[in-house]
Amino acid sequence: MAISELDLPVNVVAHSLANPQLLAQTLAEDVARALEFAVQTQGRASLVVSGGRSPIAFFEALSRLPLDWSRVQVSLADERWVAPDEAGSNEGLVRRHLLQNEAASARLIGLYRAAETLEEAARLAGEELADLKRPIDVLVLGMGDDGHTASLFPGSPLLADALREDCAERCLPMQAPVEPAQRITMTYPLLASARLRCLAIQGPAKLDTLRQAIEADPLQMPIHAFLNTSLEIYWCP
Ligand SMILES: O=C1O[C@H](COP(=O)(O)O)[C@@H](O)[C@H](O)[C@H]1O
Repeated sequence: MAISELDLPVNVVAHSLANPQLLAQTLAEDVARALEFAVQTQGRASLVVSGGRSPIAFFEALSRLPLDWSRVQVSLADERWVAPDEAGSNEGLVRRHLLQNEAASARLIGLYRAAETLEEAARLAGEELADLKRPIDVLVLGMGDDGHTASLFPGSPLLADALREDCAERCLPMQAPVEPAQRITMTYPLLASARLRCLAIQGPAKLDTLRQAIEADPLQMPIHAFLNTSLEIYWCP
């Protein structure tokens, strides 16, 4: 199956790339162009990225593109509640692969906070995000094989709150079905407020997940919520 065979909503634009390298480079160039526009017109820019296994090639391609990175804030759509130097940290991934080369001077606003409880850590992360330039200029989402995006996981106790259009919190605590299970996610209204919303996915399994998500309930497949917004999907086999 190819992405062109999916019956995507009209507000969704699909970019089909031949391989992972082309996906990473094309997405990086499109993201850098949008950040450059924000820096030129507003003096600064904000970029929110996802973690997981998929975005490394994209981070490395983006880190090599020329831009006034000192005017760019980088934050995370979600975080695993582990310290940045521990395995599985999305902040650690961004530090190692994106905040390098040309992008070394970008400012990272991470979501990890040491606290007594996950709930308190999420509250503190939300406070820190008061500094994030909003609306977010560019959001790059990933998607799990179960249809989760950011750390909006099906079955997580606060998922319905996090997906509410009028959710007042910037971040909420979430529970993932896999380790590290304790997560902090940006909530739907903050994520969806981004001027440019991108979703990067690779391979037939994720394409099939996307196909199922088109008709799904967002509580079962949270990525569905973003298919109702204007969204640029970057896919390769
Ligand atoms: O747990 C997470 O999963 C999704 C998808 O990750 P991937 O490993 O399949 O690329 C990711 O977008 C999210 O940021 C991450 O915390």
